[in-house]
Amino acid sequence: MKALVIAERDEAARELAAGARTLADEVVLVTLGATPAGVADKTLVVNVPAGAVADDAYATVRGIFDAEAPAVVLAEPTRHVKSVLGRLAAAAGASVITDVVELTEAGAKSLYFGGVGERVRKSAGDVAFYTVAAGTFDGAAATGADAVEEVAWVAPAAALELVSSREREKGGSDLFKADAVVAAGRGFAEESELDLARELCAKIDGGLACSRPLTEGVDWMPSGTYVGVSGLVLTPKVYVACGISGQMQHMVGCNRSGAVFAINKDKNAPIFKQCDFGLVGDLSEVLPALVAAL
Ligand SMILES: Cc1cc2nc3c(=O)[nH]c(=O)nc-3n(C[C@H](O)[C@H](O)[C@H](O)COP(=O)(O)OP(=O)(O)OC[C@H]3O[C@@H](n4cnc5c(N)ncnc54)[C@H](O)[C@@H]3O)c2cc1C
Repeated sequence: MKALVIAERDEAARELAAGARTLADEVVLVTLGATPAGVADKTLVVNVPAGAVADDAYATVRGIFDAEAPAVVLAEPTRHVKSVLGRLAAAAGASVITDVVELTEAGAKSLYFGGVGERVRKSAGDVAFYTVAAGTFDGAAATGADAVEEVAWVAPAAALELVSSREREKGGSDLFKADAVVAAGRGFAEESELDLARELCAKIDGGLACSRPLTEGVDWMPSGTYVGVSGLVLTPKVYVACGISGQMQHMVGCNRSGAVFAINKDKNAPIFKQCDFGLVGDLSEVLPALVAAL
C-alpha cells in the first residue's frame, strides 16, 4: 500500500511521514516548500512561485496524486494544505476525515463538537484522506531516501491573484518547535500584564501562546497564537496555562503536552482537574515569584 503525505512545515512532514510508514509500505512526501530528506521513499517539493498563492498548488499536487495513486493521504492541517486536500478528495469522490488524533484498525479517531466529543470513523472512498493533529505519531521513526526532487509548478486555469502580503506579528518563538509554551488567558486583567508571562517565557526559553479571548476578544495577541480546537494544537514538553479556566475548547489544543502546569486564583477552576501540576494563586504574585525563583 502507498501513502501520500502532504505537509508545509519540516516537523509536520517528518512526523506524518513517520506515521505513514506505520500504515503503508511506500511513503511519498509532497511538501509546499519544506525539504526534509531521509523521511520518505520519495520527497517531492512544490515551490510556490513568487506572486502565486499556495492554495493553487492543487493543480501541481493533483498531478502527483494521479501519478502516485495512493491508498491513503495524510495531511498537515494548515490552511493551505487543507484547501489543497479538500479539492483532491472531491476530485477522488471521497471526503476528508479531519482533526484525526489516532489511526487504528477500527478507524480514525477524531474530535468533534468543539473537542467535547470524539468519534471513530472509517473512510468510505477508495482513497482515505485525513488531516492529522500534531503529536499523533509521536515516537514513530521516519525513514527513507535522501533524494529530494523539485516538481515543476502547474499553473491552474483560473489562478488566485495575490493582491498584497505582509508579515504577521509572531508570538515570539515558533510555538510548534518550542519545548515550553506559556499560555495566557483571561486571568490577565490588562494587556501590559502580559509582560509577566513574557518574562516567564524568557526564563524558560518558551513561546507565548494564549486562549482565544485574548485574540478575538481584546486583540492583545496575534490570532495565530491561540491554542485550542479552532486554533493551534501544541504538544510541547511543558505547557504553563496562566489564568486559563480549562474549557474543553482550549484544552484540546494542549492536553497532549508532556506536562501541563496551571496557575489560577480560583481553586475550583476546571483546569485543576486536567493539569499535572496546579498552583492556586494570583498571577500578579505567582509569576514574579516564579521568575525570581527560576
Ligand atoms: C465553537 C467554539 C470554539 C472555541 N475554540 C476555542 C479555542 O480554540 N481556544 C480557546 O482558547 N477557546 C476557544 N473557545 C472559547 C472557550 O470556550 C473559552 O471561552 C475560552 O477558552 C476561555 O478562555 P480563558 O480560559 O482565557 O477565559 P476564562 O474562561 O474567562 O477564564 C479565566 C480564568 O482566569 C482566572 N483568573 C482571573 N483572574 C486571575 C488572576 N488574577 N490570577 C490567576 N487567575 C485568574 C479565573 O479564575 C478563570 O478561571 C471556543 C468556543 C466555542 C464556542
